[in-house]
Amino acid sequence: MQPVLSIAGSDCSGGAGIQADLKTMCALGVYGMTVITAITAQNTTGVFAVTELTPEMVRQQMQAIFEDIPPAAVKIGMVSSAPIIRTIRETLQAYDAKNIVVDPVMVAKSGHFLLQPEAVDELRHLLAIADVATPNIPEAEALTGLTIEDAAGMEAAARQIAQSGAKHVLVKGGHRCNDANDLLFDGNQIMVLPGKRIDTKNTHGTGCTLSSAIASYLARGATVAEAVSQAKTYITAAITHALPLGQGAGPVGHLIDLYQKGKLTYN
Ligand SMILES: Nc1ncnc2c1ncn2[C@@H]1O[C@H](COP(=O)(O)OP(=O)(O)O)[C@@H](O)[C@H]1O
Ligand SMILES: Cc1ncc(COP(=O)(O)O)c(N)n1
Repeated sequence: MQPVLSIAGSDCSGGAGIQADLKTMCALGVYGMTVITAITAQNTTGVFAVTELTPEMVRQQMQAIFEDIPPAAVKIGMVSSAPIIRTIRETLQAYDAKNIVVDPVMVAKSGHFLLQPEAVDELRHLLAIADVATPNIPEAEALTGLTIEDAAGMEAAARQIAQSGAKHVLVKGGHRCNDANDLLFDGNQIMVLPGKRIDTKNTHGTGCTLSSAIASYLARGATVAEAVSQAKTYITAAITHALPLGQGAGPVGHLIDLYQKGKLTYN
């Protein structure tokens, strides 16, 4: 079983962050490990408090993992401050980490800022070592200064983010209202991952689930194009089976039983 690491924040309500990542990894048959960057008090209606861990504690968690069980892929999610982001980048580089997926989480679905505004520059440096970067439309706009209104805007942003060094850029279309097409740029070509918009308010954790699915498929040996396309299939099924839990945006479903019963396959 391939080990996969999630470096992210804890969502106590279980829909996003570390908790979504572990559920995804479990469903996709890889061995999940975690480095917690921050603890949030949140639920389906909002984020109420955030306490960061120290950069030193983040470094020590990473060291404990890389010295013992080097991950086949690493996914990075919420990393709220510049010193923590710098520590993560330096430690990933020191251990020559493979298959790095960076989800540049900035704002929760509920509107709460999860990234300090002064940390955006440091996040750009982290994106430079990513094998795959997965910004949503507002994040791609914040990273590039562009306004994205259509597929051409998504492509322009993907090209600009790739210039900073990310080998592949997936601009996610979940924030567009007509479809849910995502766009992958590999530094050379554009690939569209078609998606039909599913009419649901229960989309808490979509980005976390997608990026950890990409990392899981990479760890299982897929190419980036294969991993992104398999992860798109997974997130679409997870949104289709989203759970009407809580009073706000409920969490996506994780389909573990369907995989175990063989009703869904891993690729
Ligand atoms: N209502 C929806 N119907 C179908 N796919 C969706 C929907 N909302 C999001 N997605 C898909 O979920 C994935 C995560 O996208 P998005 O929600 O934009 O990310 P984030 O959680 O970072 O904001 C993408 O593949 C996107 O196309
Ligand atoms: C700890 C943590 N990480 C990431 C998200 C973003 O997820 P979403 O965009 O679905 O709110 C979140 N709400 N909490």
